Amino acid sequence: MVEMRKPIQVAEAVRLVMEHCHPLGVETIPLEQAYGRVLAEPIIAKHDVPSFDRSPYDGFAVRSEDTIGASGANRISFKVIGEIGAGHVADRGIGQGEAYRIMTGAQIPENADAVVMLEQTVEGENGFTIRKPFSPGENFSFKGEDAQKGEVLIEAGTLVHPGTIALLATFGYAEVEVARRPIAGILSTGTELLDVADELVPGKIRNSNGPMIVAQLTRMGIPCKSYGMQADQLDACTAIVEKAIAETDFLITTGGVSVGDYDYLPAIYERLGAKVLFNKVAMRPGSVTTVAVLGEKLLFGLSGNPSACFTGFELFTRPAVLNIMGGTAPYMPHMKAVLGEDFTKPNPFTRFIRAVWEMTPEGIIARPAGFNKSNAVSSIARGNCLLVLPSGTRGYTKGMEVDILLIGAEQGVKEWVL
Ligand SMILES: Nc1nc2c(c(=O)[nH]1)N[C@H]1C(S)=C(S)[C@@H](COP(=O)(O)OP(=O)(O)OC[C@H]3O[C@@H](n4cnc5c(N)ncnc54)[C@H](O)[C@@H]3O)O[C@H]1N2
Ligand code: MOO
Ligand SMILES: [Mg+2]
Repeated sequence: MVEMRKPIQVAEAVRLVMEHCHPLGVETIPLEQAYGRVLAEPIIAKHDVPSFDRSPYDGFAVRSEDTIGASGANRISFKVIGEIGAGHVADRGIGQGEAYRIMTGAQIPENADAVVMLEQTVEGENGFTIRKPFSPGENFSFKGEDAQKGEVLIEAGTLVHPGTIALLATFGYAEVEVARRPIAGILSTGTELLDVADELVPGKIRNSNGPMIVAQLTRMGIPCKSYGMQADQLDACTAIVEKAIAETDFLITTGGVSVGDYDYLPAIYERLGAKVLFNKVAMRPGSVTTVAVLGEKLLFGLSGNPSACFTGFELFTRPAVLNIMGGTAPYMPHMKAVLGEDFTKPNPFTRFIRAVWEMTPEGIIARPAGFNKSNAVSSIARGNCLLVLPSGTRGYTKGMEVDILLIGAEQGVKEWVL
């Protein structure tokens, strides 16, 4: 009997996957390894930044009150009593009519409350002259102007990027508490699959999904264990899936999830006692995307068709993995774009079209990246976004406003909006 699958909406599928994510706890790692990880603790300013008043320019530290009345016709002169390079501090404070030569980043000496830029001075006897008054705090970098001690600067659950690393380094975090990162298992199923280095032979294709998924995980900094390729044989496939689940935190398989005679993933889930969350999503490509859970582990049964496989990963696997890692902004960022081509045929399923967005004088335009069936591989290579065409009874025409999901963005968003 032909199995009839009931499609669920994409938002519902995303919700189900996210509901079944289990964080793996916390670990402490060296700062140099923290890029791409998720903070398990907030960054709270341990001290003011900057931690002392400092000069933002190369010039002279002065008392602003000594500059009152300076003009072109009435140049005021200052006596230079010493020099302060960055990293040094003055021996003493300044008195009336005195100045320190000071460099960018150096601590302001006592009593000084303004800095005269080098370019604003003319050399004079024992020092320099100025032709304008300076107000208190002029050309001055104040202690705590960037961050104040005790301030919560970054929330726990935030992805660490190079700017976060700079902030952590500023506060002396040689080690950082981050969420543990899951290890992914990857298995490509299909009797038709050849290795990348193999010559083509009749009826066979090279495995492109396996290396693609490794790269999608690598882009997220997720370590993976590859279980290679497996021909469509139920017993052998079950054994390798079981082994992979035991050795990893979640498993991605590609292929074998539809209703073909050799699509064995549904039978494997059943044999292993995994609970299938869904096996049909109202989307194209990727309608056969199946997600199951076994214990606390997610099993992503991505479609064998390359575009469907890619899309299934971006929509479901990526946010789930970020959630497991404690990330609080796991979804692809999105924006509005003008549709660059007609899609007049209505579709009962929401379409995610591999597309290229670009900024033009007419605004952001998104155009399909080429052949866009679910078996397409060329358009995945060209696309930089997924163009979203919601299901319905009408088509879409060039010039309409549409949503696009950005691929490869380091920072995600907190809400699933589609
Ligand atoms: N009667 C029906 N047939 C199909 C349905 C359906 O609902 N009823 N769904 C179609 C849709 S939609 C898709 S998508 C595919 C999904 O198929 P599977 O996920 O079961 O994947 P396979 O059958 O194993 O392979 C599909 C396709 O992809 C190629 N493939 C597989 N693995 C790889 C790989 N690692 N690298 C590159 N290409 C791969 C494979 O050779 C097939 O051409 O089912 C439709 N059929
Ligand atoms: O799952 Mo299929 O990709 O909808 O074409
Ligand atoms: Mg199939």
